[in-house]
Amino acid sequence: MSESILKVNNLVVGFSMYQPRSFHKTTLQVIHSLSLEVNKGEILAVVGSSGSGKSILAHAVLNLLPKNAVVGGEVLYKGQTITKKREKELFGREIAFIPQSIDYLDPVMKVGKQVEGVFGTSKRKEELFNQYKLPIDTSNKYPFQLSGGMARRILICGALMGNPELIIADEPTPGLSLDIAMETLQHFRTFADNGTGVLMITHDIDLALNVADKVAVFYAGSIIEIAPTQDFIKGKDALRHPYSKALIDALPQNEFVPILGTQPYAGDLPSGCLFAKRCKYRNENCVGRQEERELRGGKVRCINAV
Ligand SMILES: Nc1ncnc2c1ncn2[C@@H]1O[C@H](COP(=O)(O)OP(=O)(O)OP(=O)(O)O)[C@@H](O)[C@H]1O
Ligand code: NI
Repeated sequence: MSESILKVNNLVVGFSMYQPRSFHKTTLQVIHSLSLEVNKGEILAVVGSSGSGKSILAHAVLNLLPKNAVVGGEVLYKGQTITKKREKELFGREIAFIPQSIDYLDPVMKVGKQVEGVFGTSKRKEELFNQYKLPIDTSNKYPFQLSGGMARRILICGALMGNPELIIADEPTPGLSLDIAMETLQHFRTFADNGTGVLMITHDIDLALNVADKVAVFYAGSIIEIAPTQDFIKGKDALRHPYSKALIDALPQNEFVPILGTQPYAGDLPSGCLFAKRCKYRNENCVGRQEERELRGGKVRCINAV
């Protein structure tokens, strides 16, 4: 039995907001009873369309949600909830975060200092700069003096400064050249091979399949399938949910078939299957709520999946 490093149980996230032209507040629910697990030594890739809730998941785990967020469910790191006190000990040391936005860099602090942080050393920083092909004098620059790709590499170096046991990477590769993107993912693989757990959010399914052990597919705030990477490599017949199959068909090297229609808005979700409107296999079974169930070594939320 592999050892769990991160466990998310029935996570629910909503945002309390005023309705337009009204004094009434309502809650817009953007994550719906979401459960997943990252084990020691394992990379879980999270894929899914824009606005499906991937970053919200990362922010919920790291306690970074804004004040108007209403959160339910449970997040366990090594079997325990992360209290405010533990948060200080863990974040930036055992738990590393690579944010999606380069705006996380402090605009008025030289980047070398930001990479080293409180716990780092200049020796380790030089090692990482070397590996990520950043000239050493980058240290003395401010974020506005960097290209987007360099800023992204700075975020990666900062996160990998310590010896993290859990890495949460939210879209770590945009703006990077293909070799540096690949090297970054290989670097995550090396960490994982040494026991680190990695939650890697990405748009780039192709790249992710090179290193991930499992893939979770998000759709409109729910996980609709979790499957071993091998199933994604084998192709759509090995997958369980019609949306995952459609994602595979949409890859350039496959049939490049676009998925017609759009993901439903969080404030106007259908009561049954969230994907039904766009699904070519929909039938009368799809009107009811789709519970998550185990199927062929993975999990799926589709009553028709076999
Ligand atoms: N502070 C907020 N208040 C209200 N709604 C929010 C807030 N932050 C995010 N959302 C909504 O939550 C949903 C999920 O957003 P999230 O950023 O997690 O998407 P994502 O899957 O990371 O998308 P992308 O691939 O574009 O990064 C979106 O519909 C977004 O509009
Ligand atoms: Ni995001």
